[in-house]
Amino acid sequence: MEYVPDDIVGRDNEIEEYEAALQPIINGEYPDNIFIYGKTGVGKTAVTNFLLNELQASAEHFEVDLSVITLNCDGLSTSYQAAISLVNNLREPENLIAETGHPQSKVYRLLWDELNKLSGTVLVVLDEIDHIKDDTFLYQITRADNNGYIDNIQLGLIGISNDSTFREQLDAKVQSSLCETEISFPPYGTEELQKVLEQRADIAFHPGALDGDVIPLCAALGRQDGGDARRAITLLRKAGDLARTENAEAVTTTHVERAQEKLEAQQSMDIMRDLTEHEKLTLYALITLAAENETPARSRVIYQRYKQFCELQGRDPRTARRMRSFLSDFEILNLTISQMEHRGQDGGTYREHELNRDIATVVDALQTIIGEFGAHQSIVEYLPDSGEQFASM
Ligand SMILES: Nc1ncnc2c1ncn2[C@@H]1O[C@H](COP(=O)(O)OP(=O)(O)OP(=O)(O)O)[C@@H](O)[C@H]1O
Repeated sequence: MEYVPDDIVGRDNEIEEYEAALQPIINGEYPDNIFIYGKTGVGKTAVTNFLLNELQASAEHFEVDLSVITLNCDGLSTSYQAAISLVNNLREPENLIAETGHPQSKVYRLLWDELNKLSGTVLVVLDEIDHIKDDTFLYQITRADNNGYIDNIQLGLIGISNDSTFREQLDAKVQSSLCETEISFPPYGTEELQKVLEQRADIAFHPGALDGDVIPLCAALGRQDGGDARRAITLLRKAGDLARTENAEAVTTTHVERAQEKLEAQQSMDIMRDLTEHEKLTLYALITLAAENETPARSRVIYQRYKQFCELQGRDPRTARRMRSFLSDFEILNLTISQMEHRGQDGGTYREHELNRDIATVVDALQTIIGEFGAHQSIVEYLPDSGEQFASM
């Protein structure tokens, strides 16, 4: 559970739009459905929670009958699971239904029964809504009133997503009803990140514990990394952790720089572990060349090595062209650096690639594929425990 700030800084426009969209509830009118979207860490959930608290306080003040039900859809990949989860969210803990084994029609009947037990305005908040991979649930719930399944309540939906393609993939009818009001949350700028960090620092650090340049640097790096407040907060916290382990008097920009390096290393580790098998094999081919001091290497050379690895294991290699596209993706992901070289007289060009991470880190991330395909002699020294548990190629 993430900390919910009492006060939201740097999101004034979004808050204004959001408040306007929620206003009908306080007027006793039928709520609009609201769709909130923006990249990760831009305050969608924090602002929503903050405004829902405000809304509940206003509802109490103006004696408006309002229930808010929040469902995080992480882990709910089907409509069936989402519907059951919502039913259970509405039921008492001793009355929950099993997560499997019901006919679909029964699940929706139970859902309408539960919703009809409520009165006034019911707001269902679906965070990470894009995790639900089919439309049925959203179709059913956005049509429930028109179809006469609910009669006692005014039902409003808030969907929150960080997947920019989610909305386009929805059935046209679902899209138009879910997205009656859309509010986009852009990435944070440096100034806004600075405000978020200052607010966090007031809570997490003693006065004077941060050198003056620390927050501006975290904000600038956070901006470069996509304007994600979560990441900027993590960077500040990690810099603090480093300073603390060293018993340093204050957190300095050097701590921030080192924390940033660690975060980047962790991030590229996660990226490498998530690559597909043939992407991993391409990277594996490149590290063996790097270990032999043969990099920067031409795509052609990397392809030869990659093909050799595939053939040794009786796998069909991807085409050279496909493998080159892996290499360009690696560059975008910052795992490699590539450069265009010019061939002497004929004026042709070719690309050369080299690693942008140290060999040991990549070997560590690729351990599974190395275990499966065998250890090439060039990288044996980089394997843990001198590679005893790895078969050689
Ligand atoms: N404007 C803000 N003021 C204070 N804290 C903020 C602000 N925006 C974000 N944060 C903090 O940054 C972190 C990430 O924010 P939040 O969870 O709202 O992002 P999100 O857009 O919902 O991201 P995701 O799509 O990954 O769920 C949280 O710890 C939140 O408290």
